[in-house]
Amino acid sequence: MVLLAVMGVSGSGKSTVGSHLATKLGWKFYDADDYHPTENIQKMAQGIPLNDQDRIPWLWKLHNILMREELAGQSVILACSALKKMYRRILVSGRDAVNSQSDHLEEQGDSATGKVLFIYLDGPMELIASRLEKRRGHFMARELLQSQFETLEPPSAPENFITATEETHRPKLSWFSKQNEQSSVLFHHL
Ligand SMILES: Nc1ncnc2c1ncn2[C@@H]1O[C@H](COP(=O)(O)OP(=O)(O)O)[C@@H](O)[C@H]1O
Ligand SMILES: O=C(O)[C@H](O)[C@@H](O)[C@H](O)[C@H](O)COP(=O)(O)O
Repeated sequence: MVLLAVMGVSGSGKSTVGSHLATKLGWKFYDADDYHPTENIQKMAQGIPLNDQDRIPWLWKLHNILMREELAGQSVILACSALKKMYRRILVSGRDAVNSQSDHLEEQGDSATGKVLFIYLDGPMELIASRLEKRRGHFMARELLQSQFETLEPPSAPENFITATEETHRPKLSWFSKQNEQSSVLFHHL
């Protein structure tokens, strides 16, 4: 059973890569965009970046979904921006991530952080902007890309993550947090 979160800025390819992987692996797929309250969607559509207050309840909801699937023994892929380290902590640990001292969870080591494997879709702003230019019928205002990059805290050790770097249109996996069976399977499909 694997809990996987495909993360990155708007337009980095989370929905595309996440749903592709889920189909290939036969796992359940969730798109975090579908769980934003209307107020968040309206803000983003107006070109107003979300703040922590907007995102935290949304991340709690997503954490609950991941935990429900974990209990059911179901492998899942979640496409979710998860831009800040704190947001990723919430996905992994729910309310504990907000309530406890920020360093406390890290001291707990892998038991908490290892629950969810993040695939970070990294790519240059120009490439992502050019894709958003072409994307139609999506609520996200394109001018928010700048603030998405400003908010982004790329994952770093001891977080449990893989980076897929897009220098070209072909994703390249550049770093494995854990060289194990799961990452080999993912590498094969990306
Ligand atoms: N690897 C890729 N190569 C080319 N285009 C891509 C790639 N990944 C995504 N796209 C296109 O870029 C746009 C944004 O992708 P999307 O999956 O919606 O990103 P996100 O979910 O991160 O916002 C879509 O129009 C999608 O078709
Ligand atoms: O945290 C956020 O600011 C949002 O979640 C944002 O990062 C996300 O990307 C939007 O939901 C837009 O949807 P797309 O990612 O599909 O553009």
